[in-house]
Amino acid sequence: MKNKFDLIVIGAGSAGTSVARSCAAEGWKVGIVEELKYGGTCMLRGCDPKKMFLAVTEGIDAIERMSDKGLTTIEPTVNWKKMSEFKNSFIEPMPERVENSLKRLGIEEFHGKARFNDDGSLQVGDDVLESEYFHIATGASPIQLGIEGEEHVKTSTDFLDLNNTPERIVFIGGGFISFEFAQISKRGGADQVTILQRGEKVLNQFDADLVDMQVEKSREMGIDIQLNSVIQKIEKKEHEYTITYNSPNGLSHVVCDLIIHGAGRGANIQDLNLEAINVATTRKGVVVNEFQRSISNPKVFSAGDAADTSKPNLTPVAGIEAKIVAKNLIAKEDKYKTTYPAIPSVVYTLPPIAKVGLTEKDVEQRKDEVKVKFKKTHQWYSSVRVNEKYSAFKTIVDKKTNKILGAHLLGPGAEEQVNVITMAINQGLTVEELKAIVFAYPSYSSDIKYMFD
Ligand SMILES: Cc1cc2nc3c(=O)[nH]c(=O)nc-3n(C[C@H](O)[C@H](O)[C@H](O)COP(=O)(O)OP(=O)(O)OC[C@H]3O[C@@H](n4cnc5c(N)ncnc54)[C@H](O)[C@@H]3O)c2cc1C
Ligand SMILES: NC(=O)c1ccc[n+]([C@@H]2O[C@H](COP(=O)([O-])OP(=O)(O)OC[C@H]3O[C@@H](n4cnc5c(N)ncnc54)[C@H](O)[C@@H]3O)[C@@H](O)[C@H]2O)c1
Repeated sequence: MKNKFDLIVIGAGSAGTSVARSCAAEGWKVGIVEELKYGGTCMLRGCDPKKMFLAVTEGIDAIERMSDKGLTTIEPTVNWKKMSEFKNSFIEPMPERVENSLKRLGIEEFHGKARFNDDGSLQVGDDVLESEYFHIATGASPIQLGIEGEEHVKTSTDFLDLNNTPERIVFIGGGFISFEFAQISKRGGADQVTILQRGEKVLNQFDADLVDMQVEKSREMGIDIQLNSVIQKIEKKEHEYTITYNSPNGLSHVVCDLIIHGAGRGANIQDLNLEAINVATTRKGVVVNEFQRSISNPKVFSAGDAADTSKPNLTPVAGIEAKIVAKNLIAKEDKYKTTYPAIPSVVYTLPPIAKVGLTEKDVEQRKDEVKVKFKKTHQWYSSVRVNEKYSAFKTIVDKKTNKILGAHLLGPGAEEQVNVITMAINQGLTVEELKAIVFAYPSYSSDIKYMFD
């Protein structure tokens, strides 16, 4: 069957659905294609389900911190199956809700894997779709590792689908996924949790001093973090796996029941046959200009994890880019440029580690022009109150303007404090102006003023 549209969106996640909605609201004939359930990674396989797991394990963390401070409990444990049911109670109704909200706007939905035909039409199962414009919002998936036995490696989605506590689990890579999920595993009752990181540093985008503290905390919890570990091969014997890796101690092995990929994600564009519509790509995705339009085919736009932009693959970034796609499509010209405000980022460990703006490394070349303040805050009231040993901040301020250039936070409340500081940065507030804001006391936000001189 042949169908003709004004716009076809490929991918029903954060970067796709909002563009479909905006154009449909303008009276466009819009189609959207999704090969999995409608809703995308963040809602169904990423941010949201992960934080439901986190909510349960926060209980374990709180009990551990407060057990000799008056909180008496019987040995707390996580019932993984129930935790999984709790998570499913949130995500299961979502695809239908997303589909209904799209249908209400008259958007036609297609279920299946999209691939361009050589004549420029889009094939989805038996449907052939033609369109004036295409928006590629296909997201990202785990990169190939090029390791012997990599077929045994499972994904973050598999982890979120587990119904039972993993007993011996190894995470490949020392980034967001590995740290968040390793802590969930450990607090969830796993006996042996290992992170194998290829380089000498983990959580590379975050402040090194705070990361060192997070590593110490994770090791104290019993997570084995192996640095400079280059995996040679993965072998399966009956129900267990042996990973052989080169480490500073020589050839080493770890035996486990489950291996999870946390070694980075790359754009989902390989199977789209983008050559057929002359769309230039790199390893990082569709090459777009500052209007989110393909540099080689003006009828194609892209945003989110599928687009090769300079920004990290995060949900707020997908949202910013998608908004620009919709505005330029509706304007029918390149009218709106993508500009990124300061974007906060959080690793949802306990305690969380957060960042916004420049790092100390970014300002290395202009040390005389900036004020860097680093302080451990375990003795501050907010950390004492919840008995958190691991808490600290580093702030970077421009000496001349007294405006905030960057903030790095570890500790209880970091994920919310970073939002307040992001607001200050994006509003161009000086330190004095930020300090003049009144916050409820005692609260994590009320600590912010003491992070700046
Ligand atoms: C485990 C995990 C945790 C995360 N946690 C956070 C977090 O806490 N905070 C944060 O900001 N970010 C987080 N992220 C990143 C965030 O989820 C992504 O940046 C965001 O979802 C990207 O949105 P998107 O619309 O570009 O892609 P997606 O949401 O991935 O949507 C793309 C959709 O396209 C579909 N698709 C792909 N190819 C085709 C095809 N050929 N045909 C049809 N459909 C196709 C896919 O099935 C998918 O549903 C996390 C990611 C993961 C994996
Ligand atoms: N809280 C959040 O915002 C959040 C959470 C999860 C995922 N995400 C998004 O998803 C992306 C993917 O997450 P991720 O954790 O997979 O990647 P990541 O980019 O955060 O970290 C990957 C790490 O794996 C290491 N690595 C790569 N290949 C390796 C190998 N063969 N052996 C050992 N180590 C190896 C890298 O050096 C790097 O440190 C993130 O970059 C982020 O954009 C965000």
